[in-house]
Amino acid sequence: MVDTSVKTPDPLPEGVLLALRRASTATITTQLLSRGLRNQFMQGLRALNPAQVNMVGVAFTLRYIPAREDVDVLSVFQDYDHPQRKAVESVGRGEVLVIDSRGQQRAASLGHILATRLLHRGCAGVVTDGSVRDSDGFATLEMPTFAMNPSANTNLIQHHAVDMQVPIGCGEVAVYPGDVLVGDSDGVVCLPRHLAEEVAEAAAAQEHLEAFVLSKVESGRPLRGTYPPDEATRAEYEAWAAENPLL
Ligand SMILES: O=C([O-])CC(=O)C(=O)O
Ligand SMILES: [Mg+2]
Repeated sequence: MVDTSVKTPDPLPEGVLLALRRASTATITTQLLSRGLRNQFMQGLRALNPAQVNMVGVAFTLRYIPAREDVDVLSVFQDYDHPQRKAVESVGRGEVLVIDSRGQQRAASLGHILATRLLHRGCAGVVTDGSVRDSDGFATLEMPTFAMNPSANTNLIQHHAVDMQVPIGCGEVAVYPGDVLVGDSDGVVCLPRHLAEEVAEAAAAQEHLEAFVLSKVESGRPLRGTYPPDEATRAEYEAWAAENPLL
């Protein structure tokens, strides 16, 4: 059985990080499907800064439940240990803050000031299946952020930050602290931590092969025999790969 208990994860080895930075979410979802996992791509999220879409990092989770008017009042923000603020000041270098907003978009999961603090903490990105406010700030923020639609409302209007570093759902995907989040212009995929190394390696190999296949399709070859490659095309690829090794 897969161990999903929550422990402080080790940092990702540099080689795994490098391979995942080069891998597309499309390739990773295919590699996950070949291992039986078909629900790892988060639904309905988009990158808020088109110049900052490539993201790789380790999940730091924050869980929201529905707000209640007598509990979630503005004065709670006077407490620097409010769970939303505490989470922001706990995220470590190379981690991605993943927020379970239950797919609800009527209030922002966070705003530009908190995101700027995360950037300064070395956070690798922010992912929420909800909204953000201060959209202009996110459009130029130098940290990948993935969310649904904007909402000017502060989180208290719909969300109550309740816990961090617990398993959550985000975009209909289970996220365990320590899982690996990869983002690009298609969106965000959650890679179970125990598969990160082997998927990174397999994704790099798939992309190397696909670069060759694409060059053949660009030169006018039909799909039959080329995509997927038959034995002859594979042999051609092997010869090409000997000259153009995967680095
Ligand atoms: O979402 C919030 O209430 C916080 C906020 O506006 C910000 O971080 O700029
Ligand atoms: Mg703000």
